[in-house]
Amino acid sequence: MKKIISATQTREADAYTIAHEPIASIDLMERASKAFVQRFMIEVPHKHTSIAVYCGTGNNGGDGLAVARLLNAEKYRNISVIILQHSFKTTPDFEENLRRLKKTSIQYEIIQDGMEFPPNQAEVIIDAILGSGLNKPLEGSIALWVEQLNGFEKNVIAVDIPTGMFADQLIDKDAVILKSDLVISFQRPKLNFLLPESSPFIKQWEVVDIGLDEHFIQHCVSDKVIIEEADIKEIIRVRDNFSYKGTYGHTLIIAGQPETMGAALLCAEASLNTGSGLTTAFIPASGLTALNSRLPEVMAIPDDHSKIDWKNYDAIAIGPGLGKNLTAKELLSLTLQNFRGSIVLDADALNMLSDDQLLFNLLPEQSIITPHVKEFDRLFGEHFSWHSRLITMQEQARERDLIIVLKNRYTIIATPNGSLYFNLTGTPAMATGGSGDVLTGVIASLLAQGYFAPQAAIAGVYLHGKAGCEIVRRMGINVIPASQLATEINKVMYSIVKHD
Ligand SMILES: NC(=O)C1=CN([C@@H]2O[C@H](COP(=O)(O)OP(=O)(O)OC[C@H]3O[C@@H](n4cnc5c(N)ncnc54)[C@H](O)[C@@H]3O)[C@@H](O)[C@H]2O)[C@@H](O)CC1
Ligand SMILES: [K+]
Repeated sequence: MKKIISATQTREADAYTIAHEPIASIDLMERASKAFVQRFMIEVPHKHTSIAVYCGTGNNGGDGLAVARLLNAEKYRNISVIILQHSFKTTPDFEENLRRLKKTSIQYEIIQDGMEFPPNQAEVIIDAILGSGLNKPLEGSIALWVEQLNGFEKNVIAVDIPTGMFADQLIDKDAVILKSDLVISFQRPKLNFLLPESSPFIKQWEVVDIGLDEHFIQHCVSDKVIIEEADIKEIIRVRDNFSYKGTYGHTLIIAGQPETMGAALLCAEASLNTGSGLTTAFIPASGLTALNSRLPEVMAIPDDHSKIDWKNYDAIAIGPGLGKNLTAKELLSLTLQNFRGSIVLDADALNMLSDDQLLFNLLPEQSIITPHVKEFDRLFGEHFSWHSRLITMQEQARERDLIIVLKNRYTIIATPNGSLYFNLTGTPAMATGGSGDVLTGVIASLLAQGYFAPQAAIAGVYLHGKAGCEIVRRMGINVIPASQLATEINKVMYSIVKHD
């Protein structure tokens, strides 16, 4: 897991690295600028491209000056530098990089408050005006300049963070932020990159390593981490040589109505493909033919819930396509009262919980709920920002002893110990009906196999997203029909577990 750290902690990590590596501050800036340039050259390979580097007068601006010089050394021949002097404060590393720039052939101009902001013909703009030092929303001349730059509609590549965007504080609704096509960020993604509020301002972001002290960063106090593939390798076990179906548990899927049988099929198919020893689907009788023909491996209990022997199952997934009628409500209520194993609740099961607090209070400890944002707000009340959702997730996961999986481009998992896990796998191609039903089946199957609930949620979300990425990479498709996911997750699991 990689810790997500705040802007303040990043400054501390900078200072620690400078003191303990040790490395001079100016050399660390040079290293950061080199890392930026390496990635930039992949993005903008043509050396005759016209590039305008807009610099502030702090260390982000210092990076910009160093980047201009380094690109010049790489034979980019069409570089101009514009220094936006919104304040007369400069940092020593900015000053040193200005001295170094003056020794090159690069032209630069200084724009001060009240001066006209000249249009720019450059094809690419490098945004090095403000970085993680932002301490208040943009206003006055700097806000005007940024608005004018946004009006140019150029290809913008930001150094570390777009000018005007806080790294980890709430992005105000009318914040002025320089829109970027790519952000090349240092060492760690900023928290806001992972929340939808940053989306109007960032098309793509990438992180480059600038050699900050990783040991220091990993020891920072932070309740937010990024899931890595290595973590999943640690979680997922190889299937044992002498195992049989009984080794891997029995999942019961309670899902589907006659008109939403697809949800039940997708969920059951995911359970089957991610290793549950047995999978049974409780479905309407009208869905039997579909189930038997599409998933012959899956058993069924049609219609009659008195035939469910609750002690037969290790995990239950309930909700996909279930509806909210009286029968559905009775099924949910029976499950919560009778079942003693692990439960994943999704879709209509969540909507029923939102309508009935008493039912919600029946959720057993370590249950997993997998809401998307609307379901989340129905469950826990309307929220006006993702930062406030993060706080609610932490509180509710703690108080109710639940695992909350808030689905989004970067799905967030809250566990009862107060941690928030951010998952970076996945693709917008998965934002389509049925994708969530698959995730529910994956998590239930992992629970049935005996994985602890937080591990099942973390691994399930990662594998599900990774499968989507693999499909897009291999097939180059824009949208992934959810029915393609289950077998891909199966392959991803195989590639991730250690095979001797
Ligand atoms: N040694 C280091 O600390 C390193 C820093 N690096 C760069 O340094 C950046 C951070 O630099 P700084 O801390 O100097 O800060 P910035 O360059 O982001 O900002 C400069 C100054 O602008 C002022 N400011 C903040 N908000 C403002 C606003 N709304 N309107 C007008 N002025 C405002 C503040 O006084 C701030 O210190 C990082 O984003 C990164 O690009 C990298 O070079 C890596 C090493
Ligand atoms: K910037």
